[in-house]
Amino acid sequence: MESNTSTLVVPTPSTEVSSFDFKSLNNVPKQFVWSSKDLIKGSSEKLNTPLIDLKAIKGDEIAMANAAKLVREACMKHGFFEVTKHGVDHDLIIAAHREYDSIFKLPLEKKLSAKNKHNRWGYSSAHAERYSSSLPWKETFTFLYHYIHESDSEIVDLFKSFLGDEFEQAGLVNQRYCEAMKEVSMNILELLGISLGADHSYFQRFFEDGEAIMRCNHYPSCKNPNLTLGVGPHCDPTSLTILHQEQVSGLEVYVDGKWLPVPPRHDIPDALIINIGDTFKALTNGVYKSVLHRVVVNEKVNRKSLTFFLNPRADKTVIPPKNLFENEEQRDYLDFTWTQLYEFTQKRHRADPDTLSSFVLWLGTQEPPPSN
Ligand SMILES: C=C1C[C@]23C[C@H]1CC[C@H]2[C@]1(C)CCC[C@@](C)(C(=O)O)[C@H]1[C@@H]3C(=O)O
Ligand SMILES: O=C(O)CCC(=O)C(=O)O
Ligand SMILES: [Fe+2]
Repeated sequence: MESNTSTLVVPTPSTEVSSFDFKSLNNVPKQFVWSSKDLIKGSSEKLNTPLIDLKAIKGDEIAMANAAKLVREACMKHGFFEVTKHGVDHDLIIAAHREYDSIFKLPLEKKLSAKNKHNRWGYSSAHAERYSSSLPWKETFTFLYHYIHESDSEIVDLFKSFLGDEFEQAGLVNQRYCEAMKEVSMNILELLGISLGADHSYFQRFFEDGEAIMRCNHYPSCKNPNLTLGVGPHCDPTSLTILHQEQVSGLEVYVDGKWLPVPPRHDIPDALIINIGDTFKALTNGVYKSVLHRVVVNEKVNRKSLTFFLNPRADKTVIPPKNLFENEEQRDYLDFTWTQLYEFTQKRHRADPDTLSSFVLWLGTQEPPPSN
């Protein structure tokens, strides 16, 4: 997949390099150099994100209402807030990072073999199998987690098939981590429903049969960090992102013309960062923002983040709760499904600042599906 045009993209030409061994790189190859516009220096001012204590608001109507007010304010401005006392065990978070440390330490050849034939799940080195310029300075491990799943060993089986039986424990830890993320997401969806004046359970019901893209991002330290980015400027096309970052800065959000860091909370290392994505923006009929963010890298230390990208069931139509629009004329977006938007980002348009607007334009040119 190459540039962001609405023409069907062709796979990266075989002459291009399709992987990089970061620990052997003593400079920044040209494929990783981003435009000066994308590399504008971040501000020393930090993003002001409300921190919500999910345990304190559970079952307490007044505390829930106050938290909903803080969340509404943040989501109407930049779409980012943080949660603590979320119920995800500290040892599970530590174990997840430890398992990924062992995966990313593997020889590159072994890591590259850990992917399925569609190139979508498993390991990726800088997405070099998909793009040949503006490559992100990161390697990733990604898989799909179904909220409703027949087998409890789905994730374990994936890790064993991709990496071998010795990674059964990594699969178990990730299975438990995704189950914990699902619980957290249900509590956050209730809070978001209340913050939007919708039925408390609207979003919980909308996502109860959803799916999540679980990804660990590993951003190696970089000899010349001012030339490249761990992740380029983008809005998440997904619905809700639940992110745990190590105690290393890197995430920045674009607000009021400035790149504002969202640094790790050294006093609350288990804090989870929540951000609204494009699909949830459409689910709120544009009331909440899906905001541009990026990741900068540094010369000294590696950084990892665990990102859990929640999506509705792939074929479910994205429709806001009734209280957010009075008639069809007040709808900001055409009906669409997550499958349509996801495929758009994978086959036609590399997720960037303009994904949703480009998608809506493209959708308008497509034949409506036959009404069954
Ligand atoms: C649906 C998705 C596509 C990406 C992973 C999830 C949500 C975030 C998207 C992404 C991280 C946005 C920046 C560009 C991207 C290509 C990346 O750097 O990984 C995007 C992901 C992807 O297409 O794999
Ligand atoms: O690693 C981070 O802090 C953010 C990553 C991100 O924005 C993404 O993967 O979409
Ligand atoms: Fe993101």
